[in-house]
Amino acid sequence: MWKRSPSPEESWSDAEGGNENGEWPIKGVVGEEVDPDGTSRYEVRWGNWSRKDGTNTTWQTDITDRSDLVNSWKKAQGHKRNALAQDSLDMEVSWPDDAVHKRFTSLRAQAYEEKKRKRLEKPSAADWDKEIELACRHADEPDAEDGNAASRLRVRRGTPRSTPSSDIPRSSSFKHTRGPTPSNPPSSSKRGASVRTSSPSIGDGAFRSLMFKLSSSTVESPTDRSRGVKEGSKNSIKNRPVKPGPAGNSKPASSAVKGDVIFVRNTKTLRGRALLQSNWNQAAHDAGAADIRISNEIVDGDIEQHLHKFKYMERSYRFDNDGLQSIFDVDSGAFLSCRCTTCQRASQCDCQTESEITNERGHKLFAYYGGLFAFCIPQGVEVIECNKYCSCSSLCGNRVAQKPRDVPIEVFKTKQCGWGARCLVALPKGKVLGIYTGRREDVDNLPPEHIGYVFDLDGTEVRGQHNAGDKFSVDSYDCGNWTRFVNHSCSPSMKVFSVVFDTIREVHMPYVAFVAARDIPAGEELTIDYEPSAAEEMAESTGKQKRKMSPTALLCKCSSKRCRGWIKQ
Ligand SMILES: C[S@@+](CC[C@H](N)C(=O)[O-])C[C@H]1O[C@@H](n2cnc3c(N)ncnc32)[C@H](O)[C@@H]1O
Repeated sequence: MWKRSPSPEESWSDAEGGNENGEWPIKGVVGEEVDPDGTSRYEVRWGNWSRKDGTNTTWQTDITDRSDLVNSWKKAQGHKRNALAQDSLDMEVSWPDDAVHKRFTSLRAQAYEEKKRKRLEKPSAADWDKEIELACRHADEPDAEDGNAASRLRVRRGTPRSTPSSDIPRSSSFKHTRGPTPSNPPSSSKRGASVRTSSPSIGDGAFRSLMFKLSSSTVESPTDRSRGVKEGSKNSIKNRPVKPGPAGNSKPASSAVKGDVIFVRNTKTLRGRALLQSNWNQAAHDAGAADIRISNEIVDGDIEQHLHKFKYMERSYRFDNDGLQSIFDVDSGAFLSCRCTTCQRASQCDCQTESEITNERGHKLFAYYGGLFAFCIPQGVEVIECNKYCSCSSLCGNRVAQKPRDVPIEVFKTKQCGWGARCLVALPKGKVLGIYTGRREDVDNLPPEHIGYVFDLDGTEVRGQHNAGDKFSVDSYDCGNWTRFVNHSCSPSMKVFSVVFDTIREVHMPYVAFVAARDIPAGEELTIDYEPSAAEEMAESTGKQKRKMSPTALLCKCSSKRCRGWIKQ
């Protein structure tokens, strides 16, 4: 039985969406239909139109949320164009807000519970500890570029074959092949690959030639891998039937067959910093990202013991709590997805229907222009990028932070602040450089040494103080990427913003993205302000009020002219 929605509370003009001016030129009516099993279905009827053949038609759609409503409205508009006459224009319109949203939320909650239950039944994979053990084996030894010859073999097949994988000798790094990590869906790694070819500006040509001069000779680049180039050799071995042998032995193994492309890396045994760099590079390349380098020009010991245990994760998170992981994995139905071919204008992209950020003329604002962050979104407001359910391609202007890093980064030893990070090429203002990764968790009860490495989710670093709303944070003390080495400066070169692309906003687990706040010359240290609110307070203060120093404050060594003297710790 279809019931017209009782007591209209909200009119279309208040609802989000509609045309560019926020208007709803075709009016509709929302009603409720109760199925025989007692469940409610919501439906919108957009009015009746007379067809050319004299018959009448009604455009009506089931709705579960506002995105359905917007899509339905668009279809109704097309319907109107194809009809001769239209009546029922004066129908009262309402949105049974609470009811629809309650139903939507409860369905989603049910799905989460189900997923959580399933995950908790499975044992969690803790096998990367074995890798730590391997990496630590040489941790105390000095860097050694020579030693026993060891070979790494990588076999890539054109078509899947049934050869048992145990036939092929593998080092521990084979666990991290180019497949997606659990939190990176397969589509995202695919997207990454196509993005690479499509954004030559900074990422590919110029930078790659530079990188090969800078990189350790043991690093295999994704470009070379895809070309089938053997490291250290000028000859391509693509499609040449080379048979692999066990590590450290040039004798061919029996499992390789004609047509296999085999990459033989006759590298020397790596130790210390070189080993760490090689492992990090492997992880970065596997995520489709550019090189990562580690350098220490300050002779002050080399790599600290705990860094050898650091797991480099360019774009993925670690979830120790399976419940949290299941919250992050949102069901497809909960995503707002667009039907654009390229999302050039926020006002036309369905993903932006929830955006409340408008300019003085009331037009919705877009976070990015020309692939760069436009700094028009207020601090703390999340950017919603297109997601895997959107119809637009990887070239879409609303896919920026989700693309793999295409500039080389060096983690280097600073004079004053331990390790820091810098980019080896010049960066334009607005260049998005990466996302803060690590362990997603509830920050309570963290060991004290972790505190300096925790970001809360509104993009403000947590330094020993947690608000009730900061439930989930990212801790990068023992896993994460280069952003974990970014030091504080009172005149920072980067800013952070929150961005969502592989989950929904309601989950409250956005990524924290790092963006160049101004043009940055190659080699300048990349820094952020750990406490941007203090900078704002300082700018607003008359100079008479003294900033109250936190008891756990850390002496700031940023050497900026505008240094505030200390950082909250
Ligand atoms: C996110 S970590 C940055 C990486 C760190 N330098 C390292 O070697 O691991 C934050 C820590 O770096 C140090 N640090 C960062 N910026 C600093 C600054 N401007 N002055 C003093 N210490 C700083 C502090 O010890 C802080 O807790």
